[in-house]
Amino acid sequence: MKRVTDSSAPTTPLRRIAIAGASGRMGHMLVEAVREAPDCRLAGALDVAGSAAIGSDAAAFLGITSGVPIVSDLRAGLADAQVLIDFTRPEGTLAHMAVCRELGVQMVIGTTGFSDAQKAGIAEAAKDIAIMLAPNMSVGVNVTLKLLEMAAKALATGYDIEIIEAHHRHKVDAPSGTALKMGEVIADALGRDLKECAVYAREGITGERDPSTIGFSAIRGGDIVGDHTVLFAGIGERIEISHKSSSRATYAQGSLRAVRFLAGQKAGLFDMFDVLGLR
Ligand SMILES: NC(=O)C1=CN([C@@H]2O[C@H](COP(=O)(O)OP(=O)(O)OC[C@H]3O[C@@H](n4cnc5c(N)ncnc54)[C@H](OP(=O)(O)O)[C@@H]3O)[C@@H](O)[C@H]2O)C=CC1
Ligand SMILES: O=C(O)C1=N[C@H](C(=O)O)C[C@H](O)C1
Repeated sequence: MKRVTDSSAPTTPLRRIAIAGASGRMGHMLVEAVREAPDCRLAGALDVAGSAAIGSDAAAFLGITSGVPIVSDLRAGLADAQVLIDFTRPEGTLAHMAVCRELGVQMVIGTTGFSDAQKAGIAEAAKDIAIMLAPNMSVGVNVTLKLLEMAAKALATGYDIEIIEAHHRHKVDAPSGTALKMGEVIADALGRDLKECAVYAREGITGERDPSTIGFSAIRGGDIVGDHTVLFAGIGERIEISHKSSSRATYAQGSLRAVRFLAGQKAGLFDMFDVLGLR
């Protein structure tokens, strides 16, 4: 299979990276991407206690030996790492973050589904360590967010806004973190509060559509990597802005760009707009 690599990757300095959720879908993509990047070294691999992967080599799924075992002891897994890339679950990420904060290990967080209180906890930890948090690491999605900002301002009246996302059958959170971020970007551009205008479900006699709302629809099925469409529906026309991921490699490459960006940071909370210079 052809690999997606970032040709802008510098050859120095070497970044020592630990991966949380190392046996998960994103964990596998990240182990492979780190091993293929000349400026990165796999320095640790974590998974949840009780996982069948504990004790096995992090690259065993590739049919090779990396010399890095998957462990559940956070201190052991982080001992040699400068940065942890974490695509797990909110409760796991927060437990990892407490130890990263203690050890001065930076974090790239791709996990989605955080509550507002959990996000506030991440912002607090970022006073001590550098953290990059984004619900989607792909360049294309982040450019799409910029396009949405512009479209929302230009289509502020007369267009009903609906966000439709589709993901694989294993996804546990809905709407996706990306769909929620799209909603936030659009609501901000329109001077609305997403908490007040989001509609997450419709059933029965719903009444006519309130034009101030932003609707969300989530589809789950098969192996869909991640599709997002924002529909601006007016009278006599519809505009659709879509992004479709066909491989998780794009998220892994975005994560490595974030790792390189963090190399120059002492502390602070960043997102992919900072990494990609889109702010
Ligand atoms: N920001 C982005 O660009 C992207 C974000 N994501 C997000 O990343 C997350 C992971 O996605 P994906 O890789 O598909 O999921 P998987 O379920 O395939 O992988 C999750 C991994 O985390 C482990 N894990 C589960 N619970 C915990 C816990 N409490 N503590 C520590 N580790 C835990 C799992 O172990 P076990 O299998 O043993 O339970 C598994 O190894 C999701 O939140 C998803 O939305 C996904 C793709 C892109
Ligand atoms: O769980 C996934 O797979 C994905 N999750 C992220 C999200 O919730 O937005 C990013 C991407 O869509 C894939």
